[in-house]
Amino acid sequence: MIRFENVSVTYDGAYEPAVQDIDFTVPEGELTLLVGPSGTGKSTVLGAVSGLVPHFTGGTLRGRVTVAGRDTRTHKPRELADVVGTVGQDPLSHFVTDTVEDELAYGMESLGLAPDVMRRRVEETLDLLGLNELRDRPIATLSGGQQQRVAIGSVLTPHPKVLVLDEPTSALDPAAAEEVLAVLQRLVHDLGTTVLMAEHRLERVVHYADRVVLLPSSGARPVLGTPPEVMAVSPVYPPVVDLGRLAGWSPLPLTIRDARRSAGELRERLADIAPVNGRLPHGDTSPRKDPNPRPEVPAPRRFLRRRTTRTAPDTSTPHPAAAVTALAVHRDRVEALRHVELTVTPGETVALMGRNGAGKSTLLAALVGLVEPTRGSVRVGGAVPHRAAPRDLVQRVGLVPQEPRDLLYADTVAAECAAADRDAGAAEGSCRALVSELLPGVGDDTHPRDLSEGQRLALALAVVLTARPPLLLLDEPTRGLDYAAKARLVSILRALAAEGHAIVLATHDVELAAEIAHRVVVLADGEVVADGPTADVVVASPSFAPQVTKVLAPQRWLTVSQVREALSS
Ligand SMILES: Nc1ncnc2c1ncn2[C@@H]1O[C@H](COP(=O)(O)OP(=O)(O)OP(=O)(O)O)[C@@H](O)[C@H]1O
Ligand SMILES: Nc1ncnc2c1ncn2[C@@H]1O[C@H](COP(=O)(O)OP(=O)(O)OP(=O)(O)O)[C@@H](O)[C@H]1O
Repeated sequence: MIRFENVSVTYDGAYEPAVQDIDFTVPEGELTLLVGPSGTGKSTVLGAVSGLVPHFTGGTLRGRVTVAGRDTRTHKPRELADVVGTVGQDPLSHFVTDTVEDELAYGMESLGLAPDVMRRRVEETLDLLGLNELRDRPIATLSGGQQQRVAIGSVLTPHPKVLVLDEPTSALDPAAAEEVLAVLQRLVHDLGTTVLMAEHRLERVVHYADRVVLLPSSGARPVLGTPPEVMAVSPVYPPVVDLGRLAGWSPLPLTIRDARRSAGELRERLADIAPVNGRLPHGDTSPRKDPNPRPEVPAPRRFLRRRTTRTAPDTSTPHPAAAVTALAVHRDRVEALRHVELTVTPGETVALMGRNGAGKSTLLAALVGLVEPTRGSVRVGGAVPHRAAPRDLVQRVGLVPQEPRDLLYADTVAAECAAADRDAGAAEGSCRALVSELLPGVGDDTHPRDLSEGQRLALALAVVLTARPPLLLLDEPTRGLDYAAKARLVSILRALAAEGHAIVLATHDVELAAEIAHRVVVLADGEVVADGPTADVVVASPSFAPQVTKVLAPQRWLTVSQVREALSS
């Protein structure tokens, strides 16, 4: 259905091709996963299928890409629209209409489908993706995950034969991601739809794939195979594979179920050194052995125990890094937050979790003064963010927004970094060094617009980290980042926390939360419904438990690095 014949793409002004020697076929009715480190050309390959590369991006495509027999170099994206549906990494830039319902209908209207067919499919898709309540909402007022669901819905309604999806679950909460992937699998199995999908969070997707195409490094020839074949050699792999490699399991497990079948012996080895209840991730000094483990509390009770399990504030400092009291925020007619209480102390890392639209970004926006409380109060280092002068506020708090583009203004990476150094009063080269530390290979002269998703996020993170604000806010800080870059980000954030910076991150990445957060706060419908040490909150939740926790339950391990450390000590 999709065929790449010896394809290379060189962007204008680039010295090297972004991808080369791409030669593979995606058969009809299969789900093929495209994986590889950040910036190795996954979006470029996807763009070549939908025709966006090179028609919209510029650059030179050599070789041949055909979709359902049509050459994408001689057919413009418009002429492929009846066959290919595309969801890009930035849905907002692709929306054409203003409201959810109109957007779902737009693709069908362009293809001239009958009104009754359009009506039926819009209703079906609203149900399928849980969008019914949002049907009349202006798209611009939706949360990031709600927008991503609309973007996916809008390409499903015309029933294309081929779906090309670039990180389609990156903004989705874990349950929504599973729902969307189940829908895609049904289309593949029942309708013979062909899906080519790039994704970094392999723990979510790898077991859905029929085949995997790995781009191991920039310009390298792709490696093709079944998921187990490719995972055995891939530089990017999910925690369950990491655990399997560590324990020497063969065949390597791809699912929790497979891993649990092999995990008996590992559980025995770990039994004597099982982490204590509520043990903090990496860097914690709490004792390893717990001679009297606390009896397991049934999940619902533990969930409600939030007020008693909270970390005690650091009373040695005059102000907490952030203090939120009885906060309510209304956005248009939506009550985005209500009765929110939150105190963050210096040196603490808090993960905000919760389903799409729960209010996480709104809470971060309130902490940085972008939205005003309707009721209640917000203090950051003693200041009231929405009333503070910008110059004063940047000394106290920095936000990496969900869309890193919103933070980047300059024409080149070098200029962006120079401005960040100047604004922060940091030594020349500080920001640039952080970019390279997070993600090697980002060119100085590249326009931020032309960076890959992960590269752009690395730049935005570096810009904010350069200022080293006492309170650091990160909204979904791992979109587009490969596992190695994520691990480097974790080290940087841990070092900042150890120096007393407070960090609040809104994330759906349960693996990241398990790795770094001292505390998890779960929001639902604008309210805090759980607040406690990471292990207590995530172990209790089937949605937020990381893979290692699920594999090694009832022991309370969170990450592969914890297990590795325990085995080597
Ligand atoms: N329009 C463009 N103009 C110039 N260079 C580009 C353009 N788009 C991408 N690139 C470069 O091509 C390389 C591959 O980018 P691409 O977005 O395909 O990577 P990716 O594997 O999808 O990355 P990520 O995992 O971060 O999304 C990167 O070095 C990027 O800077
Ligand atoms: N500008 C706005 N106008 C009206 N409603 C808004 C606006 N921005 C967000 N909302 C609504 O407020 C609620 C909370 O949105 P928010 O972006 O804080 O959620 P979130 O937890 O960050 O979601 P996600 O995980 O999808 O990013 C949602 O119902 C959203 O639709």
